[in-house]
Amino acid sequence: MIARLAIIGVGLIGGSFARALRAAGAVGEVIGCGRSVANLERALDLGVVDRFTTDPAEAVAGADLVFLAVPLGSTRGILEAVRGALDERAIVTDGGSVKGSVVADVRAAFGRMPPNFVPGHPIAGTEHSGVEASFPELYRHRRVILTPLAETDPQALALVQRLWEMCGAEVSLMEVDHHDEILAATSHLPHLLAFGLVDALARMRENDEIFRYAAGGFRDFTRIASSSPVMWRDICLANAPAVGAMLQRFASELNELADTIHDGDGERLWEIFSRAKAARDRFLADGGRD
Ligand SMILES: NC(=O)c1ccc[n+]([C@@H]2O[C@H](COP(=O)([O-])OP(=O)(O)OC[C@H]3O[C@@H](n4cnc5c(N)ncnc54)[C@H](O)[C@@H]3O)[C@@H](O)[C@H]2O)c1
Ligand SMILES: O=C(O)C(=O)C[C@]1(C(=O)O)C=C[C@@H](O)C=C1
Repeated sequence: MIARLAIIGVGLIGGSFARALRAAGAVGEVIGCGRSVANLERALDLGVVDRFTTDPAEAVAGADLVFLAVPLGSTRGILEAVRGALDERAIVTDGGSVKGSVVADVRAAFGRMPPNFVPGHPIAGTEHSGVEASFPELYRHRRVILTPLAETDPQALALVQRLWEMCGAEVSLMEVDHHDEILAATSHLPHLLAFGLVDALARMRENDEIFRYAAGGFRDFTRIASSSPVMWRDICLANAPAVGAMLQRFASELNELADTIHDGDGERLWEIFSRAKAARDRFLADGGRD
C-alpha cells in the first residue's frame, strides 16, 4: 500500500507504527529520522527501519507517507525543514497528543492547511520511550482519533484511517478542539496528578521512608509519572487552556473533599466514592482500555 514510509521520530509511537504496518505487509521501505543516532542505529538493528538519516528533508524525499512522531515542541521545526522536500502527492500524518497545536504549526509552516495533511492521535502508549520500547501490537484494539479539517482530502483521510485499521486500531473522527478538551480530562490531567504527587512526596524530608512503605496503590496510581518529561512538558504547554481549566476544576473537587473530611461528613464521602467506583466499574465493563 505504501511503497516508502518516512518516520520522523522513531520512538515508542513512530517505531510501533512502522512495526505494525510492516507486520501487516502494508509498507515497502521504511526510512527513519531522528536526532539520536544511537536510537536510529538500534531501530536499524531491530529491523524497524531499513535506513536512517538525521536530516528530515532527506528522510521525506520520495516518501509516499510521512508520519511525524516527535515531542510536540519539535513539530513546527520539522515541518519547516521538510516543507520544500515533500513529494507533491505525499500524505503527511502525525501522532501528537494535542491536535490544536499541531494544526497551528502546520498552518504556520505551510501558510495554509495542505489537503494531504491528516492530523491524528493514537490513544495508546506506555510510560517508556525510544525505539526499544516500541512493539507491533501497541495499537491493537486501541482507539485512534483523526481530526480532519475542512481542507483535508477525503482520500488522504481514508488512506490514513485504513493504515491505522491495519495496525488493529479502531478509528474515530473528532473536531480538533473537542479532542483537546477530552484528552485534557482523560490523559493530561491524570499525568499531571501523577507527576505532581510523586514530586511532592519526593520533596518531603521523609521521602525515603515514604517510598519504602509504598505498595500497589501507589505503584498503580503513579506508573505514568515514569513517562518522558520532555513529552509531557510539551503536551502541557501545547494544550495549556484546556489543561488549565481541568486543573482548576479538579482543584475545586479536591477542596470539596478536604472540606468533607474536615466536617467529618462520612455520608457525603461515601456518596462521592460510590459514584466514582460506579463510573470506573462502568468504564471497565464497557471494555475500558489499558
Ligand atoms: N508515549 C505515549 O504514550 C504517546 C501516546 C500517544 C501519542 N504520543 C505522542 O507521540 C509523539 C512521540 O512520542 P513517543 O512516546 O514516541 O516519544 P519517544 O521519546 O519515544 O520518541 C520520540 C522520538 O523523536 C525524536 N526526536 C525528538 N526531537 C526530534 C527532532 N527535533 N527531530 C527529529 N527527531 C526528534 C527522539 O529522538 C525520539 O526518538 C509525541 O508527540 C507524543 O505526544 C505519545
Ligand atoms: O498508558 C500510558 O502510559 C499512557 O500514558 C498512554 C496515553 C494515555 O492514556 O494517557 C498517554 C498519552 C497519549 O497521548 C495517549 C495515551
